[in-house]
Amino acid sequence: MQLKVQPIDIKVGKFKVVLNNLDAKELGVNPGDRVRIKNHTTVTAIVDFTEDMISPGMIGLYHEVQEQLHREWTETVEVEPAEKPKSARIIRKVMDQQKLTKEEIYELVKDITEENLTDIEVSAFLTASYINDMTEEETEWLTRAMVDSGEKIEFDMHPIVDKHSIGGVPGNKITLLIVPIVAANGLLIPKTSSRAITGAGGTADLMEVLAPVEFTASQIKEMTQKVGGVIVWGGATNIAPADDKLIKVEYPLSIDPHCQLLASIMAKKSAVGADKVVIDLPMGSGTKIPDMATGRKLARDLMSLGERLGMEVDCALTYGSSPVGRTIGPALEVREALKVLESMEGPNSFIEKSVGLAGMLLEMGGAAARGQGHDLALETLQNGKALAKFKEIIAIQGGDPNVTSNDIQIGEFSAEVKAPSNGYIIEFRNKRIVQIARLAGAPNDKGAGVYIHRKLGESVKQGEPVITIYAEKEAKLQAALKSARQDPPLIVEGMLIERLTDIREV
Ligand SMILES: O=P(O)(O)OC[C@H]1O[C@H](OP(=O)(O)O)[C@H](O)[C@@H]1O
Ligand SMILES: Nc1ccnc(=O)[nH]1
Repeated sequence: MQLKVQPIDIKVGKFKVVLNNLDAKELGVNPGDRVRIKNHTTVTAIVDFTEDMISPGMIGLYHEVQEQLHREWTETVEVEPAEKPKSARIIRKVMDQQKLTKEEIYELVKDITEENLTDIEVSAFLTASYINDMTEEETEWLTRAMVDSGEKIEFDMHPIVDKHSIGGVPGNKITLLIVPIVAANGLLIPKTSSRAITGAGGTADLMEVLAPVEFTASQIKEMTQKVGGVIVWGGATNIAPADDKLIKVEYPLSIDPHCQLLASIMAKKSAVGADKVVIDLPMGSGTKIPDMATGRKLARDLMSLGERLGMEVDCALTYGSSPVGRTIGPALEVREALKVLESMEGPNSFIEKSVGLAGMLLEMGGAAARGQGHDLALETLQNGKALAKFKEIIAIQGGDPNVTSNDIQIGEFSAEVKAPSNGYIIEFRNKRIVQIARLAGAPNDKGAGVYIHRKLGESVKQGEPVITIYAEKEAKLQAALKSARQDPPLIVEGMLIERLTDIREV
């Protein structure tokens, strides 16, 4: 079918076109199907329908397709139905619990990387692999396919050390302390992080409060060689490019399938050439690891995958039943981290966890003797060397190295949630606190989040604040506050959890 081109100057991140319902019917395609668009070059694109945006006889070409065709809008193109990519069938195999071959996994990762799949198809893949986990072998191929589909960094100096958290505990801002501590002791740590996946602020979201986080692989290499470390967003690089495309679909689903978590983390570590890696596995109710047995199994999987990829991996099972420190949300977390770097002022849970993991890396990288890592890490924080190094990192990434904790802008709208009775905090719900922070606008609104006045086991008096919610927009604050009141993120001993009076609301 010949159709007249109507350019739509919007970038949608995929090869996509819009057809009028009538033409689509005649071509026999449905939304999400593919069409081949022929001109001097041929492009296969995902179809969308419209009744009125595009007239019959026309085809709307989004920016990516136009670029690929290099044509003027007045020209016509030949449009014909096309097969779905092979990966659609491969995803079906994952749903049917069939094992994938290495070639199939490489094909799938290629289609994810090249944006040949619809979000529905990617979401089906993630949901299916969440339910039917991949085997160890498949997970290794998934990881290797992710590494091979992007750029790799090769440093001349070794060892390269690295750190990653599997996420799942709110407020886990420890990377902001660990990277400068480790780099201040002469080790190279090219840290790539993702944005929030199941949380309200990933490390990339946090670092962005202080400096740009989008760099190429060669810039990461150069900056790391100059100052010893960086904290950048993995999704902006061409390192393991499929990773961020998967994370974008995981985020709204708030899921992180086991095989994907392994591949996502280990592909990023392998691609930056890491030799020695520490992985933080927060464990406890409301995290990604409900119990010790699951934690040990995941640790084994991470270590074994590391071994096959040529990396030494140590795992730290850490306490995750309640948040790390007292803040959740980018700006609040950055302020808390800067205060510790500036004056050691801050919650012990946060300092101890950071120092413990940094110590492991210092030992693995040979900067500290066995058993001495913790003390060296603590000393590096106390003597200001970590702060000085962090300023160098901020500066090299293009931020203001003179920034202090007092300069960090927190959302101007805030509200306290108060204790309804006297008592101890007997339950802390990680998932609720994340939902509230997200309703308040985090992680996209950097100033949004939650400050926790009372943590698990701490006592509170009736009327005292238990949390303060911060937001950049009044409406978001109200939405978060309403949610916090209806279903509290923490329970005070003896408190009435919910009063039920209307049978229709139960
Ligand atoms: O949103 P959830 O799933 O909690 O966790 C995701 C976070 O965990 C990892 O942290 P880091 O980069 O090792 O500090 C990721 O990079 C990301 O920042
Ligand atoms: N799936 C993931 C969990 C944590 N960090 C990542 O980068 N990826």
